[in-house]
Amino acid sequence: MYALQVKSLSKQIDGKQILSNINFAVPQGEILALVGPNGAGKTTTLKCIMNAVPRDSGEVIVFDRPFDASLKIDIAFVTEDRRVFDNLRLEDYYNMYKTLYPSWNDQFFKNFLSKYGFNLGQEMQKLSRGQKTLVLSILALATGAKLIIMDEPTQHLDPASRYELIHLIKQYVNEMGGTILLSSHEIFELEEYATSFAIIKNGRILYTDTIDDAKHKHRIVRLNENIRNARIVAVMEDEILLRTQEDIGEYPRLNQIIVGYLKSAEEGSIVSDMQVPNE
Ligand SMILES: Nc1ncnc2c1ncn2[C@@H]1O[C@H](COP(=O)(O)OP(=O)(O)OP(=O)(O)O)[C@@H](O)[C@H]1O
Repeated sequence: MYALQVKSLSKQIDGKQILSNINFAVPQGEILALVGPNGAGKTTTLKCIMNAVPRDSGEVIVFDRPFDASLKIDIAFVTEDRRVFDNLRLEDYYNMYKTLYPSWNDQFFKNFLSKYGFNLGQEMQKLSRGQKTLVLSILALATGAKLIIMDEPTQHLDPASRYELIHLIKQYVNEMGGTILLSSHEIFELEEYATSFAIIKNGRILYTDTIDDAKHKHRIVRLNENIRNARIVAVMEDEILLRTQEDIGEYPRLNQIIVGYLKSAEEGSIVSDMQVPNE
């Protein structure tokens, strides 16, 4: 079962096509990472899912139901701007979230406060950008919502906080059966915790899959290696990313797949069908 399905989502802003026919799905109990360069359309996609920005066309299906406001108690959203209300304290946020979300996990939240030395009297707007990111992410995880959407949750975090948040994200999925859609630029660390990914560039999805399946469908070979029955995705320095299940080369790492697809899009051929003849 899918927690979230995004179907044929398109969006124009000021006459410019920002998203074009976006399709991807997040299976329940998994973590899907939306990756892509600055301005690719990650934040706009997440906002369109939550209806924070109205979509021009397409569908958003959450737990088999078309998205509507009544589903908001099942979804927690950490926005990219980390905007907080002026003059509200952490306690006000705590009370607000606790009231809004029926599955609120009080123990989890209180543990976090004591571990990181936060107190409920702190004014949210006076927290640093990293602290806001951490607090808003923890508030989202404490909601117990079935689906959490996080825009760059590890951005601005120090290494220890980043490690801790990734641990808590994994715990939320593995132990509580939650589902997460997040956006990230951290393509080297995603393999640690994401299970699926979607690569977006210029408002288009270039490739989406589970990480395991994507690795099985691709190989990295050296420039001088023979290539058979394979489509070249991209040539990267002295390596080639191939789409093939032939027993050649090595399985790629996730970051190689991501860089390969972004590079191929840059060069104007999403996936080349060219076959390199055997030498
Ligand atoms: N309110 C807006 N008005 C005009 N253009 C916008 C608006 N919001 C987004 N855009 C444009 O839409 C495109 C996608 O932006 P978006 O913020 O979704 O990208 P992103 O992938 O999240 O980027 P980043 O990684 O830098 O956060 C950009 O070209 C951006 O300038």
